[in-house]
Amino acid sequence: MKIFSKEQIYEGDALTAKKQGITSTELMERAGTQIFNWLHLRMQGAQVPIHVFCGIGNNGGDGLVVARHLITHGYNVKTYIVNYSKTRSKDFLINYERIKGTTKDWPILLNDAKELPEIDEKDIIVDAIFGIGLNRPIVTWVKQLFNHFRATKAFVLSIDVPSGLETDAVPKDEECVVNAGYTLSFQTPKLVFFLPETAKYTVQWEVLDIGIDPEYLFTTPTEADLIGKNEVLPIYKPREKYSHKGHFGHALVIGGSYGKIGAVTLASRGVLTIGAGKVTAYMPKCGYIPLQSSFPEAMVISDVNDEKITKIDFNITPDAVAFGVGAGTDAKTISAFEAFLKTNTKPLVIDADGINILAKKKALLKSLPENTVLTPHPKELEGLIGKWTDDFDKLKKTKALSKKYKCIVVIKGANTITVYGDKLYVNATGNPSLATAGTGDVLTGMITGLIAQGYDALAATIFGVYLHGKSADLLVEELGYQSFIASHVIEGIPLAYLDLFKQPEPPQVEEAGEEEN
Ligand SMILES: NC(=O)C1=CN([C@@H]2O[C@H](COP(=O)(O)OP(=O)(O)OC[C@H]3O[C@@H](n4cnc5c(N)ncnc54)[C@H](O)[C@@H]3O)[C@@H](O)[C@H]2O)[C@@H](O)CC1
Ligand SMILES: Nc1ncnc2c1ncn2[C@@H]1O[C@H](COP(=O)(O)OP(=O)(O)O)[C@@H](O)[C@H]1O
Ligand SMILES: [K+]
Repeated sequence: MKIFSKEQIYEGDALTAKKQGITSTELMERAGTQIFNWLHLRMQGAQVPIHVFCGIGNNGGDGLVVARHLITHGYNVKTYIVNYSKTRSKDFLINYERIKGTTKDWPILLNDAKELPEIDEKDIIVDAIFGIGLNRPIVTWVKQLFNHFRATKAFVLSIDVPSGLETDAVPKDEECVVNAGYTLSFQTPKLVFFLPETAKYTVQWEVLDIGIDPEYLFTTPTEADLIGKNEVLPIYKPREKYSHKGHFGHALVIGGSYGKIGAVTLASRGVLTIGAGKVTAYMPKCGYIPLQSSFPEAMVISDVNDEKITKIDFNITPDAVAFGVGAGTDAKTISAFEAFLKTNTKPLVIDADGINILAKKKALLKSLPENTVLTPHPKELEGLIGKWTDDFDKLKKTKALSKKYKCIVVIKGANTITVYGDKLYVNATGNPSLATAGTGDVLTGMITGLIAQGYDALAATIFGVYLHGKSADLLVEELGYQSFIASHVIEGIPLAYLDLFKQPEPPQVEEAGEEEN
């Protein structure tokens, strides 16, 4: 799913009105009606008090449409105008007149913090105060209104975005943003729903289709894409009947040091379980027996040294190489990696200490083959790009790194974002069960195993990150968040693959004449 910018949303709205021969007022009616339908379906006429807070722009206009439909359907509604500015949008005014023509309970004008209405914990707040048009700090009394919302503990349904949240900046003051329980966003999710510093403003979100021109949606390139099943299905390569292991590539995993042999084991298991034909682990001698006995499917080449990698020397021709998991940053390991980079021409995935080495010796970044995949967690990323001021600055700096060295950077976390040049691929799978040691090592193996099978590096990264998260999503239902460990990610890979082709279950329809009496 594409993630459009606010400029693109305005453009799409205007183009849609023009192409479909409708007014912006009609488009607002569609948008507000969608929100109403969503609420109506869930509330089925329940008389829970609903407080609809409307701003004075088009987000407020949407709120007025929702309030009008709620009133005409007999709901228990109070409508407020949050009068933070004297300016009013045209469609707000049209809908203001319409609601006044519908009910004797005209909207209540709120002008300052003395007028904060009483709201019970069991009531519902509809937040239509600011949408994507927010472009300057909000006045103090509106911040007090938002704090009032929080204090009531009532459920908040935000329209389009939680009010006060800009689409392209991290809020300077958390209290100036509404904390939404649910956000119904028009046509596209917003990038701020996925960044660690801004995702917290809405517990859940959903996109409502308001009929924006399909051609515009299809043909407009976006800075960011949300990666779910529909996006990865076209990447998947089916297997031919007469294929053999030679068709699925040979991956080499270089890493490990005394006490960190498990990292290489996990990555190597990731390589084969994602479907590569063969895997060889290159590790210090101390890893030979543990790996051979715990994972017999792998082949092992040992370093001359017992405890660390000192010389990367192998007589195989891998199709993809992973470097770094558990490797440490000993001077000899760094020299070995440096020497390896001078001659290596194979696709490369670098993780963990491999990234720490690059951070120490930035000159090495120039020796990476084009489209090398770097998979840093936030601390490792900081070593590469320096400190960032906020999540948007982090993305800017990561894009610069990706462009400068023509590499793919995977910013790991709750919503892993793969950065390639100026493009962002936001992963939709995964959950906090993955916050446990070794899951990153498995991911490294999965991406390397996909590249070895012939997926290009970007496709392998996007697909690998998706399957990694999906594995955890499927298994967490059985294992729970706390007891999930890195080996479980590997066990869930088959389920994640099978899930790609699962059809959604048809809705249960009660057959006529089978009612119980
Ligand atoms: N454009 C369209 O045709 C559609 C727009 N829709 C709604 O329109 C919203 C955007 O509407 P608007 O562009 O009117 O903007 P908003 O309703 O988000 O903002 C209201 C107005 O307040 C002003 N403003 C911004 N920050 C302020 C601040 N801190 N203090 C005081 N005033 C401030 C802005 O200049 C803007 O005109 C979307 O989020 C969506 O909810 C929907 O109705 C769908 C169709
Ligand atoms: N809260 C979370 N939600 C979703 N995914 C997470 C979460 N926390 C961590 N992860 C994922 O788990 C993996 C952790 O990788 P990393 O920090 O490198 O671990 P390790 O070095 O121990 O292998 C990454 O893929 C990351 O995206
Ligand atoms: K809003």
